[in-house]
Amino acid sequence: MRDLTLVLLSAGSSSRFELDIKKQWLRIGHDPLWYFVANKLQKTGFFSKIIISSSKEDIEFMKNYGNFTYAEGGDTRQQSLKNSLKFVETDYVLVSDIARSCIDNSFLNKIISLSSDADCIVPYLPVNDTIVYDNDTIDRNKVKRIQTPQLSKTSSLRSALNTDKEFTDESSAIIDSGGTREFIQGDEAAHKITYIGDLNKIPCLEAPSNDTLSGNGFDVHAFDDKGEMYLGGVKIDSDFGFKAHSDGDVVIHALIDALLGASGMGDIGMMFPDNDDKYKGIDSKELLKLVVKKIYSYGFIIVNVDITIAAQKPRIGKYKMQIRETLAKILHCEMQRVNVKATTTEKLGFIGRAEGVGVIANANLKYFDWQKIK
Ligand SMILES: Nc1ccn([C@@H]2O[C@H](COP(=O)(O)OP(=O)(O)OP(=O)(O)O)[C@@H](O)[C@H]2O)c(=O)n1
Ligand SMILES: C[C@](O)(CO)[C@H](O)COP(=O)(O)O
Repeated sequence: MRDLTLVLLSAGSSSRFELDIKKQWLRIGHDPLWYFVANKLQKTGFFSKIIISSSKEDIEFMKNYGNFTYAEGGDTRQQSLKNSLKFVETDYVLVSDIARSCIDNSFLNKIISLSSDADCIVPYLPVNDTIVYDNDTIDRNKVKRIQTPQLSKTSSLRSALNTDKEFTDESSAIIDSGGTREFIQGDEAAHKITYIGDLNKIPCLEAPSNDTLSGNGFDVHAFDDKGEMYLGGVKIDSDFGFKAHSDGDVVIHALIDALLGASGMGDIGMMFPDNDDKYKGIDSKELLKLVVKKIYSYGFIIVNVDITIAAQKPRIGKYKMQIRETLAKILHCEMQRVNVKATTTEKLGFIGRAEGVGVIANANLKYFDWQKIK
C-alpha cells in the first residue's frame, strides 16, 4: 500500500447551494458534513495524514472536532489545493471535494490500489444523453464526467499547479503540463453536492439529530456618567450610558454569549476581543448580526431566546416590545420566540445601588433539517 496523504477541499462558499447554511456544515446526526466525510475516510486507515482545506474562520470552529491538519483555503478550488499541498510529505496524494460526500470504501480502494504509472488516476462516468456543443451534436462516447477523488503523484501535481492557468480538476492541470492520466470507472454515489436537489442523489447521508442545544450568557456593565444607552439594540432615554469598549449593550452581549454557548463557538471575547480597535464604540447589533450569520451558516436554527434584564434603573417595561422586535429581526425569527423579562434586585447589591445593569440570556438551537427542503 502506498504511503498516502488525503486532501479534502472544503473552502468553498456554497454560493450555488442557495441557503444560509454552507453545505459542508449540513448535519449528519450531530456531525457536520465535512467531519462526517473526514472521519469516515480516516477510519479506512489508508492515509498517513488528512489535510482539510477551509476558510480561516471555519478552521477555528473545525478545530473543535477532529485532529486533522487544517490548511487555509484560497479564492479558488485550485488555490485551496495549492495551499494544502504545502503540507503534503508523501509521494502520492489523493484529492477529493468534501462535497463528494458519499465515497464508498471499495471505490476508494480501487483508485488507490490501481497499478499504474500515470501521474494521475481519475474516476469518470460516461455520458448517456445526447450532447450538443454550441449547435453541434458531438460524439458522446468521447465525453467523460470527471469525479474526485483523484490520485496524483505529488511532484507532478505540484509542478502542474505551478502556473497562472486555472483548472477545475487535478488531472486537467497535469495533462496541460505534459503529464499522464489514467481513467478509472467512477461511482454515482460520489456525486457532488452543488445544488439543494443533489441531496436526493446521494445515498449515505442520515438525518440531522433532533436534539435541542441550549446555551446561557451573562453580562454586566457599569454605568458611565456620559454617553448614550442602548439595551437590546434599542436607544434608551437616559442622560448616561455604560462603560464599555463597544456601545455597552449588555443585553446583546449576554445574548451573543448564549448563542455562542449553544452552538459551541466559545464566547464573545474570543470572537470580538475588547482590545481590538475595530470594535471600539461599535453598535452591538452589528456584532449580533455577525454571530447570527455564523449560527445559520454552520447549520443551526434558532428555536427561542429568553432574556432577563436586572436593572434598578432604567425602567425597562416600556422598551420590552421594541427590544423583542429589534432582536427578532436580527435573529430571523418570530417575535414570540424572543422573550424579554425585567427585574430589579430590590435595591440589593451593585444593581440595586444603580451602579450598572446585569443580564442573563438563554438560547435554544436546533440543527437545520435539510431533509425537509431537499
Ligand atoms: N475556493 C474554493 C472553492 C471550492 N473549494 C472546494 O472545492 C469543492 C468543489 O467546489 P464546489 O462544489 O463548487 O463548492 P463551492 O465552491 O462551495 O460551491 P459554489 O461554487 O456553489 O460556491 C468543494 O468541496 C469546495 O469546498 C475549495 O476548497 N476552495
Ligand atoms: C473536481 C471536480 O469535482 C471534477 O468534476 C469539479 O470540477 C469541481 O467542482 P466545481 O464545481 O468546478 O468547483
